Amino acid sequence: VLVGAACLCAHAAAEALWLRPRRLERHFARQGVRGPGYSFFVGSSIELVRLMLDASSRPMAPPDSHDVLPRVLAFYHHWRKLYGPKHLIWFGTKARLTISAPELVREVLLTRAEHFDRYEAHPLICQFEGYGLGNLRGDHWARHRRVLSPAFHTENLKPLVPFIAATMRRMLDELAAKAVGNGAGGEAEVDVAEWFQRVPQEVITFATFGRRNYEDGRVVFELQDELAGLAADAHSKVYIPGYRFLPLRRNLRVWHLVREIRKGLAAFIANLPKDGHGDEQRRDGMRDLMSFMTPAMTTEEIIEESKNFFFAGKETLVSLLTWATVALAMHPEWQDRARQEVLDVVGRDDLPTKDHLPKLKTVGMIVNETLRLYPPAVAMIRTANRDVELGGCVVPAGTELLIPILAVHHDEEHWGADAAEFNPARFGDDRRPRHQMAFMPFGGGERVCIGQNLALIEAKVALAVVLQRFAFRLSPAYVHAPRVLMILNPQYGAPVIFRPL
Ligand code: HEM
Repeated sequence: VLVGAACLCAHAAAEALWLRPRRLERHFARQGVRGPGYSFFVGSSIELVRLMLDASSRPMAPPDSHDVLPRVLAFYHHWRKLYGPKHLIWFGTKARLTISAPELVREVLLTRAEHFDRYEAHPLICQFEGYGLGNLRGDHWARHRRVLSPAFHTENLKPLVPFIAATMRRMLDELAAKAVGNGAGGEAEVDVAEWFQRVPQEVITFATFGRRNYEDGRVVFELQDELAGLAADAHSKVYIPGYRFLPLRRNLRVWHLVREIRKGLAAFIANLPKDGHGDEQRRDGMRDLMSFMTPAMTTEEIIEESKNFFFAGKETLVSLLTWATVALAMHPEWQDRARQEVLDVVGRDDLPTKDHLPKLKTVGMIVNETLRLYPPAVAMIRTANRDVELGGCVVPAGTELLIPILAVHHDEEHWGADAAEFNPARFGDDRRPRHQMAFMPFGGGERVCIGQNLALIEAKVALAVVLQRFAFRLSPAYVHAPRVLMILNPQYGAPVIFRPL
């Protein structure tokens, strides 16, 4: 019996670690799809990590270039040159097919989306992100999406505009005081990648829990902030199965944070007023997320959704605001043009209102161009849930598909010879990308980002208020080095010098 069991185990291991990957490799090769070869157990991960580390060891050259693909997705850039845009990569024993042709992306996300599931993230990442919308599937996902969608309609979000503007004004008052305190010349330097954290943190807390509960919510989210750092750290290291269960100092801290966040949110939800919750928002014409979730979800589900919003809506927005500020500091002509528009539409002293937003066209174009060149989410992953034909190639069930958003956004075929230039004019009124799916910073199809309206409102208001009150340029200490650590961020921070106007 023992010999029999040992033989079965050995066969299963050989099948998983060698025979199946080799079969798949041959299957794709017969269809003309190649890539870095499969190596026992590690796939192409070691070469991938080497390419990424090598790229991130050098800053951008030239230093103000927006041609960031070779640095940010170094492995994709390298293997695309060798094997073409559709190639096969091995993440351990998992086969990942890269697809970047917009018509194929369209099939995967929109027209044949039922054949492709959203990728299942690593358990530590799920624990941190929360088992909310982003990590749910099937009927469970559909029910939550139905409950939450109305909360993210532009009409429900517009009352947030004065809150965002007032948050920005407070931050800018502090910045102005710092500039004055610095004496002659009156300038202040801040790392905007840190400084902007406060905007989405305050906005999401407010949008989720409402005005009265803001302080309690913030305490919980500060704990999650620390967990984010630990999760990003784990994400950047080689995954060792079972490691997260070992009682090591780092893991103990993670467990403590997870427990505290859960406890805090549970107590907080239990203490919400049973009636009248969200009244203050309703007076402004807005309902907070809690008032949508409470009647339709269990406490456990609400906790997971709250964690998910905080993750999905914070780092992405900080990334967008950071890169937009860096781009405007690099291109003072666009900074001046956008400022002039803000002064014409909003004036010098007033704060932007919901009625101003559609008129801030240049600011909107700058936001889009930033999302094109520096998409906070640089890639999406799907898994084929059955054998499926895609672009003349049979993709076996279980194969993962990597959609490199950043590469599509930088492709000269869709954006012309100046694809690597910062040119917001390409998003002018009468201009569109050559293909609908050539611009997809928020994904597409039924799993398109639920928070995109909120993100665009936040970004426009925040940038408008900064432009209205400050001129800014890059600090001499700034090193242009975009890299991805879950989200696209500046490797050495983004120090910017602000001068009050
Ligand atoms: C610039 C800001 C943002 C960017 C670039 C962004 C990007 C994305 C992308 C690309 C996806 C699709 C992922 C996939 O299909 O695999 C997504 C999904 C999602 N986003 Fe965002 N996002 C942003 C802001 C926000 C905000 C502010 C929130 C909420 C507060 C949010 C909540 C979500 C959620 C819950 C999902 C999952 C939706 C689902 O699967 O039904 N995002 N986001």
